[in-house]
Amino acid sequence: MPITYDAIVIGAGQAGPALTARLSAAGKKVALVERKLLGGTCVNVGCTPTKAMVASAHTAHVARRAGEFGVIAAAEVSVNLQKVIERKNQIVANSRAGLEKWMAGLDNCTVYHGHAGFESAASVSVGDQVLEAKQIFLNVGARPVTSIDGADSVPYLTSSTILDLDELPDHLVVIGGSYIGLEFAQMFRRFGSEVTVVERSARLLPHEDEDVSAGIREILEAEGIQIRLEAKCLKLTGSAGNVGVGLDCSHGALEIEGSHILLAIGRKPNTDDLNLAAAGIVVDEHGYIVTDEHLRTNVDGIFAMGDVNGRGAFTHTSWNDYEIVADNLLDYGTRSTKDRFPVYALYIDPPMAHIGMTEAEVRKAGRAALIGKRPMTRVGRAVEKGESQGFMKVLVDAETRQILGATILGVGGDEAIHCLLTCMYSKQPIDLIARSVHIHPTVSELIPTMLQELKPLT
Ligand SMILES: Cc1cc2nc3c(=O)[nH]c(=O)nc-3n(C[C@H](O)[C@H](O)[C@H](O)COP(=O)(O)OP(=O)(O)OC[C@H]3O[C@@H](n4cnc5c(N)ncnc54)[C@H](O)[C@@H]3O)c2cc1C
Ligand SMILES: NC(=O)c1ccc[n+]([C@@H]2O[C@H](COP(=O)([O-])OP(=O)(O)OC[C@H]3O[C@@H](n4cnc5c(N)ncnc54)[C@H](O)[C@@H]3O)[C@@H](O)[C@H]2O)c1
Repeated sequence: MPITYDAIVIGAGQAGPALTARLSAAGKKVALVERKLLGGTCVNVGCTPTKAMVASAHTAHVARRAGEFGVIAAAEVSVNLQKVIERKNQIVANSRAGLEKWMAGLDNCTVYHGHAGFESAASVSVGDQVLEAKQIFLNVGARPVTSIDGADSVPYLTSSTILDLDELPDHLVVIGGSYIGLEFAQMFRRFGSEVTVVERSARLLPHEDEDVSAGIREILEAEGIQIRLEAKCLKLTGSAGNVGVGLDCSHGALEIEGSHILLAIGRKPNTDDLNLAAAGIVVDEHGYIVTDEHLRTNVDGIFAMGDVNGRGAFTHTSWNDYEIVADNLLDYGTRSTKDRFPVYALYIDPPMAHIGMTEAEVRKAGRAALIGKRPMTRVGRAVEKGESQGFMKVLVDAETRQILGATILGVGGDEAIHCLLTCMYSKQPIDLIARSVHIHPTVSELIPTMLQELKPLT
């Protein structure tokens, strides 16, 4: 006999638990189904563990530079990877425990631990139980892509398995020069590994502006990271402890040898094992569930939130998806994905934060625009901290004087960019920031100065 609920939430990532709590508070009987760990990617194998380990890597880097600041460090700096991982595990465990306690305390909510698959548009099976509901919310996330020549016989790491290494790689070969690859590349270089990044595009982070890619390359190469671009026809070779990567299509092509390989070549949605056909849910050519701007799928009563709908691959976009669904269903509001624009940060050190359009996108759109750019060497706070790599850049609509996009590659950029972000959301002209007094000495205080020196984008 099926067990009947008002709502079933599949996947306990960023959106699922929060929506479960809202539904429960609204008096609904809810089932939350999770096949692995509450908290999903971000809490267990994504943002939280990586940013905890980035903090360890930053500490090692600062300790190595101690002499530059007049501080005498007694011995050569080295990293105890096991301690780094223990610290990371503790932070992750605390975060997950908080979530588990929250879900366990909800009224009318049952948490099922198991894999859910559709039986029909109104029912799912979990093990040998069948649950039915008029509303079903999918928050099943994504997983690493591992399809590359040789991956069936050569050992490799993913963004999940690298988090639990018990010894430092002698030479880590990172395949993919984007968000995941670059954060791990710098982290392991700072832990003490030799690191090579292999990217098939002509530059790192191919979706960012060319000056951003170049700035990031400079930062990474200055720390001794080797970078190989335009690496086509990759093939993994070798065996555990002695792995290689063939780099181009011609016979006898160059190889890179290393002790470990990290595959960071993208992620794919967890939709292939949901039996979506039984519910008639439509996916696109990459397997992402197709939704409208209110996150409704083509099937009445079924919604998809987070990475699985292909409308963002970030914790904040998944959380915003939850807010949109809750607003429309429970508060009778009108929030939609149309209200948001791209915002994200890459957590190398210094970080790169971006909002809105890139310079290349503004140029392509043919908009009359103004541009402002300032190197971090002309940001007093960055110089005083001894962290003056990078730059800040803003694109402004020439007519409305509203911000079209901005990037800060530099110390504190992930925080400082939020004043530009708020100005964009409030659709205010940049004069609002340009004329407001900022606190000295901060990275943010140079944003008004940059805005006062805009030039036409030619
Ligand atoms: C290494 C790494 C670092 C990252 N760093 C950042 C960062 O700094 N900032 C940022 O914004 N984003 C970051 N991200 C991305 C971020 O983690 C995700 O965008 C975020 O977790 C949103 O995920 P989600 O809510 O869509 O689902 P997820 O968190 O992926 O959760 C989906 C859950 O569904 C479960 N599930 C799947 N299928 C089923 C099924 N059939 N039945 C039951 N359960 C199922 C899974 O087990 C999982 O727990 C990072 C990702 C990675 C991999
Ligand atoms: N700081 C953050 O917010 C953060 C951090 C990590 C991950 N994430 C999320 O995770 C998602 C996935 O990240 P990702 O870096 O794995 O994927 P990605 O899709 O951003 O980048 C994959 C990279 O691998 C390259 N590539 C693909 N196939 C290749 C091949 N065969 N050989 C060589 N290079 C190849 C691509 O050109 C690309 O540069 C991101 O889109 C992001 O949303 C976010």
